[in-house]
Amino acid sequence: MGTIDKQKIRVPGGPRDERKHTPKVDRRGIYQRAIRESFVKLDPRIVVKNPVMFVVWLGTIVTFLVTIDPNLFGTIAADSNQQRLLNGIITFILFFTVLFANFAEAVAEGRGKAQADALRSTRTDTIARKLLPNGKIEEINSTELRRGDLVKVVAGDMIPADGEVTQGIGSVDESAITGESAPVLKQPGSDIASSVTGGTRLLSDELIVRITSDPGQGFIDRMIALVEGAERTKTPNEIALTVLLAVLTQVFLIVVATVPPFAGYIANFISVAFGIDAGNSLRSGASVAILISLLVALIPTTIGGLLSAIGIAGMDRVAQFNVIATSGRAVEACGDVNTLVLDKTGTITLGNRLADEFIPTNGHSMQEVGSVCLAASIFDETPEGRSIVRLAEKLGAKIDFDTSKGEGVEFSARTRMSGTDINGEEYRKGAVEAIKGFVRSRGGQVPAALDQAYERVSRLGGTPLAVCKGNDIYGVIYLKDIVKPGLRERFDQLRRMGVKTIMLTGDNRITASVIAQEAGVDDFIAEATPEDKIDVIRSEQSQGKLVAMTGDGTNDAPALAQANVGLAMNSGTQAAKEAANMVDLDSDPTKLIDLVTIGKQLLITRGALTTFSIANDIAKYFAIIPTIFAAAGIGALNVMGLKSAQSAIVSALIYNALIIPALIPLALRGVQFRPLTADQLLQRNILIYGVGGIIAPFIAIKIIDIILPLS
Ligand SMILES: Nc1ncnc2c1ncn2[C@@H]1O[C@H](COP(=O)(O)OP(=O)(O)OP(=O)(O)O)[C@@H](O)[C@H]1O
Ligand SMILES: [K+]
Ligand SMILES: [Mg+2]
Repeated sequence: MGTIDKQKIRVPGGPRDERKHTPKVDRRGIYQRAIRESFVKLDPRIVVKNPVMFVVWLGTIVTFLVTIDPNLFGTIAADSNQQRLLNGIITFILFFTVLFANFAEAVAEGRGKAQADALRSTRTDTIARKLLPNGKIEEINSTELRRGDLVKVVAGDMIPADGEVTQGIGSVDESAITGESAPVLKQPGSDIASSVTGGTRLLSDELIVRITSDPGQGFIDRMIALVEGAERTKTPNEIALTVLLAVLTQVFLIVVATVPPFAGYIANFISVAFGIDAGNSLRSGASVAILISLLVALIPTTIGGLLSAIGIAGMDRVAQFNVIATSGRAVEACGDVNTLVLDKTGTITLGNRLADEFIPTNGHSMQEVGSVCLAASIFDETPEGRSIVRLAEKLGAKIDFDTSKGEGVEFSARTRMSGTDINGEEYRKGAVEAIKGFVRSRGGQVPAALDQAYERVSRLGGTPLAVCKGNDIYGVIYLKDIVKPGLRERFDQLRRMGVKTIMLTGDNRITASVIAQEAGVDDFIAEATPEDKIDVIRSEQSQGKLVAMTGDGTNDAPALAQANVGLAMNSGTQAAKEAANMVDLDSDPTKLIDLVTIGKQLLITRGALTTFSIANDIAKYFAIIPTIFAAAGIGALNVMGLKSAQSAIVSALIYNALIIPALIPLALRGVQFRPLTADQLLQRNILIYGVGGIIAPFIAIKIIDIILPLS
């Protein structure tokens, strides 16, 4: 199981424990780098990926041209120096709009880049001691290692590449990847403790490691690519939103293109009806630079500028929780999850199930039961098995045979039993149903007292194990397990968000229902076989649900791959880690609950800022358009009392540019999150960000208009 202390549980709603990040990142460095990156990202080949910003960028070029030659697109009536100045101001603001959007993305990428650099520094080439078939050692560069090679690693060495320990036992400092300073014991055999990662350091003893990855494809290489965002492609949701924003941009392009003829029509109407010549001011109001400004003010630049930053920040927040997501899509999928499948032992309970009591049945004495328990567990290396041995020895149990002649029967989740074969005797312990079956198959009887003991243990939420010698049941072992504190509140939160939780366990129905009740999960499946895991996921998915699950074993790999969100434990097997789309470096299965929250927050932040952005654009439309017509003499239309059409437009543009950096912190941090259902959240968001988005521009534009020295 996990090498990390399972007792380390965060309290929901309480302050988050400060997670140690692998590499320490320096804030000032991130900003300096982001400023540089903002200019690099002005490259049209990069800007073109963001249609909204590309329009602004093209607009900047055109306004720059009319700054040089205001009469480029035909003579305009106004004083050309004054026009040049105005065009110059507009060019300047538009340029900064693009720059601010680039900055938002660059800041979001910053921490990942800094982390990647720090990780790269751990990946320096080392000398590997390759074991040759003749038993000799050849010293080669770690980059020359290939999958399948055997290497010897001695204390103080860097592990040269990812692999499995085949011989030896030693402690490894994995802080380079997990940030956890406590060394981890590595030894061959067990799935979990045998995998080592290139770039970590062996602290003691010697290991023989079979290399499992080719150069450049190790865990750290993959981590670098991920945190750096090199593999970041737009998620399907982001693509859909980008298309929507592009369509909106086109709509506004048409709206703006129709302004000059429309304005001309009004001008004619006014001069005919009132005898006022409004033509000049309207035509200057509709100069190319003004039209571009109007367009930029109206298209959804706010969300266009912040969209990718929001996505990157989501991945980054996951990384801050010490979870590596293979894609932005995986993080988003967390936000859409409807069903959470959790296993009981170690996820919902603390998982260090310890033997607490032996309950004799069938008229056997405590002494006898203790001896049979001991005999049945002598080869059992599981924590449960070892705790049974400890309790039996404490009770003075002894075994009267030579253990070297015995043979262990290993526990498997399928048989749900384990034991020892010796001197023609079969000692077994396991799930009560499994032992009943075993005893019957050997022609034995099941005593009625067994069910009483079994029910008593189960009602306490413990795991009962029946023990037998051949066809004679001796009694029940009470394995005590404790529900992790604070889980009930977290499941309540999930329920309020519309997420259903299902507990899966190999344990019996009574124990399962007691723990399910205590932890507050919505549903449970008892006596589950490994196949049941994947079946539960499939059946939920067939109802159109998105499912998340955690796992660490090789037999979890298919289910991890089948789930929409599969979170593998770093302490788990390579197969599990490869099948999953997320890996938790702390190996804490309850983190899945945090991931769902982070995913939801990402989706909500994007929704909220999209609402805000579009509401802003609509408000700007109603703030600016009337002033343009008011310039034509219809003063009543200038309800906001702005100084002039030009001042109105420049004010709107300034607001439009500044709102991007102003919202960067919100985009990165995420909007305030409450556990509510999708519908409630939508209503709340429309209220706050929609109404707020309508009001904010009116106030801000009015203030800027007052400050601006434009007439
Ligand atoms: N070392 C062991 N020897 C014999 N029987 C065991 C041992 N460990 C567990 N069992 C029995 O096998 C059952 C199934 O174990 P399994 O690991 O599949 O599920 P679990 O640990 O109870 O639940 P979960 O799936 O939540 O981890 C257990 O409920 C217990 O009755
Ligand atoms: K805009
Ligand atoms: Mg288990």
